[in-house]
Amino acid sequence: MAFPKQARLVEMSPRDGLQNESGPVIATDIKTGLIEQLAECGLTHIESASFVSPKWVPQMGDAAEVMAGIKRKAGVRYSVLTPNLRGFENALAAGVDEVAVFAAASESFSQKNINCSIAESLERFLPVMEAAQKHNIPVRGYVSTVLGCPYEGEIAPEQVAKVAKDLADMGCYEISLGDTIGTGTPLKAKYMLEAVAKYVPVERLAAHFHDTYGQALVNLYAVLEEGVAVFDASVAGLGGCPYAKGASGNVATEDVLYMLNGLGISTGVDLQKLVATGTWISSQLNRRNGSKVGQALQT
Ligand SMILES: CC(C)(COP(=O)([O-])OP(=O)([O-])OC[C@H]1O[C@@H](n2cnc3c(N)ncnc32)[C@H](O)[C@@H]1OP(=O)([O-])[O-])[C@@H](O)C(=O)NCCC(=O)NCCSC(=O)C[C@@](C)(O)CC(=O)[O-]
Repeated sequence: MAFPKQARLVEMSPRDGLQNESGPVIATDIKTGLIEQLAECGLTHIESASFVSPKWVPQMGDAAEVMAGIKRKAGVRYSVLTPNLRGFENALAAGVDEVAVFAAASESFSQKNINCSIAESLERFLPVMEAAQKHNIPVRGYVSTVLGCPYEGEIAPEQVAKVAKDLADMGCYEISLGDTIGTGTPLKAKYMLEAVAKYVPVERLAAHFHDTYGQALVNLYAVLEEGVAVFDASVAGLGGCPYAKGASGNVATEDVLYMLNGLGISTGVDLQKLVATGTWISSQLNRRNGSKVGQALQT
């Protein structure tokens, strides 16, 4: 199988990475410092914050201040999560480059995460899509629980494909497939991907794998073999999901980059700078660095 020559990394740490941090709300300048360092590493897509209810996710309550505080780098897309029109309007006012709507393949997870059914969530996204189109803001779509749900267990690949297709049909330019609790294994990942790719071209799919069971990198390799070339990852493996008990962070960006470098797939991201960023944020948060590569190359 011929691998792609290039892949795109979508950096999750400022949003998915920090949203679940326990303890006091992280200072805004640490968040903006992280985003600025990530941009200096060569990352061009940085999910920077969430315009969700601060009652639901207190760590993201300063999204507007974060967006206002970043010294923006040309060529970098700073995106945010928006669960509804109100979130979109706040994001637009903050000058974001891109937004993301997020649905789930599991009814129970949808209820726990955004307090509505899958069908209601899709309806709620329609006005977001309309407003985004009017303002020329690209919209990314997430499907959570694609390889397992903390409440329902196994999720049928056809169910994932259905939600992914709905999001693509409503205008999301890319669908990111989330193994929210990291229970997937490579063959499951491959079959899920094949089911989705029947409806959404693989060029429009991204892998968003969490590393709770240490499977994220090998699952990522399995979908890379299927033609996926966009990978969500979080420096130092930061993160988790507030509505998925026990979920650990996204696969570490350093680990993904090391693997892609080894495969001769270019990303434009500087590994040493990324390792330094992972070391810095881990020390700011007083947290163990969750990247194996980050630990090995730390100076
Ligand atoms: C969707 C809602 C708002 C529904 O929440 P709700 O309680 O059903 O809706 P509501 O309309 O009744 O609003 C509740 C309160 O939030 C306010 N509100 C309402 N909307 C907004 C907004 N946009 N910004 C700020 N405030 C907002 C609203 O005004 C109200 O305030 P109150 O009247 O009680 O003072 C809520 O459930 C929510 O915010 N959920 C967010 C959950 C979340 O962020 N989860 C983590 C991200 S998803 C994820 O991590 C998975 C992913 C993407 O990474 C992929 C993967 O790994 O699987």
